[in-house]
Amino acid sequence: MDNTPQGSQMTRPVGLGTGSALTRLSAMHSDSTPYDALLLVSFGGPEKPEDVVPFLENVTRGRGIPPERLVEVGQHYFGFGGRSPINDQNRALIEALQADFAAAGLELPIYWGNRNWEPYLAETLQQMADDGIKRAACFVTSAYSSYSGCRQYREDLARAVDAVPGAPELDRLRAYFNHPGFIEPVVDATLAALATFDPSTREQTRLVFVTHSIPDSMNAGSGPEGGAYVAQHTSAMDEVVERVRAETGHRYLHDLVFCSRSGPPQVPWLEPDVNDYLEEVAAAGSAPVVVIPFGFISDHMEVIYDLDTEAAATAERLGLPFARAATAGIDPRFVAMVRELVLERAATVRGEEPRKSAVGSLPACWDLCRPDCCPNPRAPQPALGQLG
Ligand SMILES: CC1=C(CCC(=O)O)c2cc3nc(cc4[nH]c(cc5[nH]c(cc1n2)c(C)c5CCC(=O)O)c(CCC(=O)O)c4C)C(CCC(=O)O)=C3C
Ligand SMILES: [Fe+2]
Repeated sequence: MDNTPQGSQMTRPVGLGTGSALTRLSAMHSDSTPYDALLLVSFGGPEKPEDVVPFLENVTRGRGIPPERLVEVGQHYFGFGGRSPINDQNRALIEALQADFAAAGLELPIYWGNRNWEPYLAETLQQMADDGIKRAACFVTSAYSSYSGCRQYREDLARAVDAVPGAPELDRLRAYFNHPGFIEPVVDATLAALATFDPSTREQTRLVFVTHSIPDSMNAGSGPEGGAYVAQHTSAMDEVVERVRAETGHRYLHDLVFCSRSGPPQVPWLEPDVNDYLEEVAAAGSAPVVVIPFGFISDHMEVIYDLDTEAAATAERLGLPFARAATAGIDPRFVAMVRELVLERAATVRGEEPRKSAVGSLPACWDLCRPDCCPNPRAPQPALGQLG
C-alpha cells in the first residue's frame, strides 16, 4: 500500500523563492473549514494524592471491578506521588500541536476535555460554546477500536453535548493505529531500544508488543465485523516488524501481549499477560526483550507502572536483558498526524475525497461507526459519530 505521507511537506515548492506561491499553497493545505476548533479528548488522571480515590470511583462506576483490584491500582498511583503522567502529557501534546498548527498556517484553537478527571468534557464544551465555537474535530487519545477506546468516548461526548446548551457540533476523527505518523515513531523507538543491546546477541531479541488487555467479549464486539481490537494491533505490529526488518536486515521474533488486566478473574480477558509471557521466554531458553507499548500513545500509568516497574522487575528476576521502547508522545510525525487527520476530515465533510494515509494490511479506518460497532457491554446509550 502506498504510504507516502500526504500534506504540505510533499508539495511545498522548496527553493522557488516565490513567497506568494508558498503562502497560497500553505493556505490551501490548511483549510480546516468547517471546523473552528480541535478538541483533544482523553482519559484524565489524578494530579495529587487526594484525587486518586475519586478518580478511581469515576473510572469504575458501575463496572464491576473487584475492590481489591482498586486498592492495588490506587497503590500504583500513590507510588508515583498520587500523580498520573497523563494530564501533563496531554498538556505537552497541546503545546506541540499549537506550534505545529502555527507553522503550517492553520489557525485553529485547541481545547481539551477528559472522561474521568478535570477538565471534564462538559466544562470544556461550555467554554467552547461561550467562545462561539460551532463545530469541532475531536482527537481521541486512543488509537484502536474497542468499546473502551472508541464508543465509550463517543458516549461521553454525547452526554456532554446533551448537558451543554449551545454545545458545538462534534466530529470524532478516525482511529489512527495504522497512520504512518503513529507507526513511524514506534519503528524508530524499537530500533533505538534494540540498539541498547550487545550486537553479538541482538538478533535473538524478542519484540514484545504490549497493549491494554480488554475482556475477550469486548474484543469480539469491536469494529464492524468484530475482533477489530486484536486485528488492528496485529496489523500495526506486523508493519512495525517488517519496517524493522527493512532497517536491520533481520526479522525479529515477536508477539502481541497484554497488560493491565482488571475485572473479576472468572471473566476471560485477552492474554498472555506480559509477565507470564516473559516467564515463557525465560523457560524457552532466555532472550533479550524489547517491550513496545504500542497500545498507548504516551507514557501512561500502565506504561510507567505495569511495564517500567513490574515487567522490568520480572525480566530482571528472570535474567532477561530488558529495554522499553518509547511511546509516540510528542514525536513531530505524530503531532503532524493530528493536523493531517483534521484536514482530511474537514475535506471529507466539504465533499472532497482526500487521500487517507494508512500503512500495513488494513485500510484507513472509517470516519463514522456503525451503530452496532463496539457495543456497550452493559446497556446501549446514545453515542456521537455513528451512521444513520
Ligand atoms: C482499551 C483501554 C485503554 C486504551 C484506550 C484509551 O486510552 O482510552 C485504556 C486506557 C486507560 N486506562 C486508564 C486507567 C484505568 N483503566 C481502568 C479500567 C479499564 N481499562 C480498560 C480498557 C482500556 N483502558 C478496561 C476494559 C477497564 C475495566 C473497566 C472498564 O470496563 O472500564 C482502571 C480501573 C482500575 C483497573 O482495573 O485497572 C483505570 C485506573 C488510563 C489512565 C492511565 C494514567 O493514569 O496514566 C488510560 C489511558
Ligand atoms: Fe484502562
